[in-house]
Amino acid sequence: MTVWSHAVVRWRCSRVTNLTHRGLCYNKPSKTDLKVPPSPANLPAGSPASSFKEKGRNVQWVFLGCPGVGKGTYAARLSKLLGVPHIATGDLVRHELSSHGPLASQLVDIVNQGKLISDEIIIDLLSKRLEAGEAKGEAGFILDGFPRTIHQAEILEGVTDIDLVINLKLREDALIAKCLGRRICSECGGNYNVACIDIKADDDKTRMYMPPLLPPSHCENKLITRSDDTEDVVKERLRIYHETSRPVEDFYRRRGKLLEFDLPGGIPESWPKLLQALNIYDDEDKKSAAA
Ligand SMILES: Nc1ncnc2c1ncn2[C@@H]1O[C@H](COP(=O)(O)OP(=O)(O)O)[C@@H](O)[C@H]1O
Repeated sequence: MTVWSHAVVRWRCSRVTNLTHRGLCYNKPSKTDLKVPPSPANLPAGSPASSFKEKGRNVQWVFLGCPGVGKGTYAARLSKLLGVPHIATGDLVRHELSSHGPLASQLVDIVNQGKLISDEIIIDLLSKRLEAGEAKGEAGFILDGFPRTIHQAEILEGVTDIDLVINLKLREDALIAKCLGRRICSECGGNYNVACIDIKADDDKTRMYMPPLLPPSHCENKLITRSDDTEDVVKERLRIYHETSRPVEDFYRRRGKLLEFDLPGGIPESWPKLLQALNIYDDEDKKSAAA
């Protein structure tokens, strides 16, 4: 069993014996447990991303943020740039639902109501995904949508080190508009957004402009909407986020690992600014800008 499944087993035992998992001792993976991949050359010393070089392993980052803020969009881009897997627990849940896995009937109503899946089930799904990745030689990760409760954050802290937690932030009216405009290609799984968000500046907020992220022509007539992207469910997910996941931000703030990032606009404006905040440069952007 890998360190993840050890953690899940121990956590299950603690649930049975009513021990808080704080009282549990976890086998923290020694650094030799983590594969030492070639580090990306474009990470200047001193950047949060370069911290892993000293630790001799790939980055282990977390993306936090409200529903629809764009965790998946930016985590996927950074995953490609840094050569680490992007692991989104929401995608693991949707895969369980679409593949009619053993848990699907138990999960479908929870997801459609915008509620959180139990810590135990989500840790199980994540543990299986990480074990599968380890078997394929994956090293490092960018977690998207996990942890989402203090329990989850403590379990994660008990089994491995998290180098950096990026907390994406966006004003709530823009979040709701983004969720309602979100579309997914039913064939390739591509994420798009048909909303054109243009919120004029008011006394304490600058103008927020996010153009639509439209699909290529071959996806146009295959777009679907997530069942949990209706206005009522989005508002419930936001309520749950503030109630249950906001404390996770404080959990990492207290540990000096939280990087808060307010999205200034759409991807073209936000991506370079996020890289700047991470002190990373993207060769591809330089080449495309120079072209
Ligand atoms: N870490 C988690 N803990 C509990 N439930 C989760 C977790 N991650 C995802 N889920 C479930 O999957 C659904 C979709 O997650 P996600 O795609 O991350 O949505 P969001 O856009 O709200 O962040 C959530 O509403 C929740 O039901």
